[in-house]
Amino acid sequence: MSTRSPIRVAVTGAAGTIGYSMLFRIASGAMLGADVPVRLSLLEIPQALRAAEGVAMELADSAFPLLDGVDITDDPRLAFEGASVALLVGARPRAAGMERKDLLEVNGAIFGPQGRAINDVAADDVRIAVVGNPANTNAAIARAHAPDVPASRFTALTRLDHNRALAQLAIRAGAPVGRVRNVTIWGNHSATQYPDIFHADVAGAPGAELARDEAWLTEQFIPTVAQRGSAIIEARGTSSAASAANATIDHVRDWVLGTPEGTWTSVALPSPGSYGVPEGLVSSFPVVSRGGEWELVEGLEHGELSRRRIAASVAELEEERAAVEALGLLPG
Ligand SMILES: NC(=O)c1ccc[n+]([C@@H]2O[C@H](COP(=O)([O-])OP(=O)(O)OC[C@H]3O[C@@H](n4cnc5c(N)ncnc54)[C@H](O)[C@@H]3O)[C@@H](O)[C@H]2O)c1
Ligand SMILES: O=C(O)C[C@H](O)C(=O)O
Repeated sequence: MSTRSPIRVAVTGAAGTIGYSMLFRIASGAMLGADVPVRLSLLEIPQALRAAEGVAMELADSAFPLLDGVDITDDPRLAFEGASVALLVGARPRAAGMERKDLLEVNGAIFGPQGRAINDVAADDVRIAVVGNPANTNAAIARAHAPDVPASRFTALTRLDHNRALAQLAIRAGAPVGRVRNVTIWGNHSATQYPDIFHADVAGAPGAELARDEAWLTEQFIPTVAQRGSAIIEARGTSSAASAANATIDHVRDWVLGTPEGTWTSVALPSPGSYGVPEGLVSSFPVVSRGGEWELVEGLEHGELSRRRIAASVAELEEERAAVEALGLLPG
């Protein structure tokens, strides 16, 4: 049995599909480490509290040695009290034919009050990962309501896109996915995202070499990665869940425990102004994690195609920011 104090992990939308795929792995130690006890705090809307109780019963029945306990509430201020990790999943998923930004108004309203509650009651070391769509802009909304929390603690998930890009490159190279590294997702978690292979290592070959086949790059690889969420909705009838839960666990694990040497990953975070992305816009970048902090990989050079695609996704993020301002979702 571990003698460490439990880490409090808050999960919103805990009775939803992603929540169900995620909680058992968090409780098993897959996210924070095999010797780190966790206390789970489940936030749900009142109508879903009974379902959350059912999930808590199953968590108990799993007899996880690292699980210190489970609390359930519909009050964000109770849910985030003392939380060191806050996974903001609870939001409506899109249906077929919708873009993620069609969810801005309905979901955006969730993230201001949650940001405020995190600001007021979470632990000093709180790390936030926003999964609910449109994830980048929801993270920006939450962050804007949490002036006392360092901006760098607010992130949005682009790890799922990153993992999708690794998988597609492995298929292309006929190599195991473990031999592909250093792709980057730039911009928004949306159809405009730019999965960049120019600096990747694909089973020992430079990604730039694969990119010479521009027809494959622009007509197959990029759209396959960027449209994968829609392809899954079309095939499953509902949006990705287990792979999203898995990516969230990868995101937090790397943030807390560090990225493997020589490898970077992709995270959407408030831009410090790097790579021409306006300061504060929550945009995806290449990052490594050291000592529990994300550090941007600086100095990557971009050709014309990359510059154009990053600019297009950043322009979409600016439009989303203008839309949430117009909806009154940012503090005055
Ligand atoms: N960023 C990504 O890579 C990624 C990947 C997959 C899905 N998503 C998004 O994640 C979100 C959740 O997806 P899902 O499949 O779990 O949906 P779901 O409908 O199965 O579950 C959502 C849950 O959130 C709860 N909820 C709604 N409003 C809430 C609030 N204010 N506070 C707490 N809980 C609330 C609902 O009651 C429900 O149980 C969606 O917005 C989806 O689009 C993002
Ligand atoms: O595509 C969606 O709406 C769900 C999620 O963002 C995904 O990328 O699978």
